[in-house]
Amino acid sequence: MTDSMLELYVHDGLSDEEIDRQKATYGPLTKDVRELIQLALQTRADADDVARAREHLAAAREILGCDREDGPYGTRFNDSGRFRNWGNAAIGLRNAIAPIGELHEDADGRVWADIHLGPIYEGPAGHVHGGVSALLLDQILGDAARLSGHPGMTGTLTVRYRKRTPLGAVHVEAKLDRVEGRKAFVVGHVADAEGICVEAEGIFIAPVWMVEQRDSFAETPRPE
Ligand SMILES: CCCCCCCC(=O)SCCNC(=O)CCNC(=O)[C@H](O)C(C)(C)COP(=O)(O)OP(=O)(O)OC[C@H]1O[C@@H](n2cnc3c(N)ncnc32)[C@H](O)[C@@H]1OP(=O)(O)O
Repeated sequence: MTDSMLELYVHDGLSDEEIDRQKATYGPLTKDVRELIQLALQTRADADDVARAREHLAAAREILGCDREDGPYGTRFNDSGRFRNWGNAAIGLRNAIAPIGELHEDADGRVWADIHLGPIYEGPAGHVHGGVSALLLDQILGDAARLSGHPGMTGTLTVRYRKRTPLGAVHVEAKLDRVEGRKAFVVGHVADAEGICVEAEGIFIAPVWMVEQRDSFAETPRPE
């Protein structure tokens, strides 16, 4: 593992109660900020009202910024094996731009999520940005590899956009296809109510350091 990844893979010794307390404190903040992001796009407030709202936002920034961490969140875990990737751009609990909420895993290894992609994820007019679909697929395919006991870094992600993906409700799912040495091949797709919009194959490669720790990674529960 590169030093920078090792430094951000931290046993922070938090109790389960403290983790729950942090979830209860920061989860709603993330939700508020997510709504603000959409409001910044959609508000019709006039200049005076925008100026007034910005004063409140400045006050909030001052309160939130007076005691803060620097840099990325990384991966944190505790003695009971609860892992937190709360900064993750696709699924992080404290990341207001992360579109994935709850992740599900079926007994047959299929990993899936139902997601609402609002207007802040727009690419072509009224439709999901292709990079956002790739983000969702990278995460879900990676989770399918990890939850099947073959965690790895994305080596290659091949994405085929079969039809446009409308903004709104989408379903994303993935499943391990096969394993060859340190490489896990995973397939998946993004679908709307009419069917598959984007399909993908990912090759997730376990670096040597990850293979050496495979047992502990394989037991990793889904990120909170
Ligand atoms: C726990 C973490 C979960 C994260 C999930 C979220 C998804 C992400 O965003 S991950 C971030 C994006 N990905 C990255 O930044 C990865 C950057 N790349 C790397 O770290 C390395 O190139 C890595 C780990 C992919 C491969 O490195 P390394 O282990 O040295 O590979 P190497 O020994 O050269 O090759 C091993 C095998 O993989 C193959 N291979 C190497 N690179 C690739 C690749 N990019 N694509 C496909 N196959 C590859 C080789 O041909 C070789 O195959 P074989 O065993 O059949 O000969």
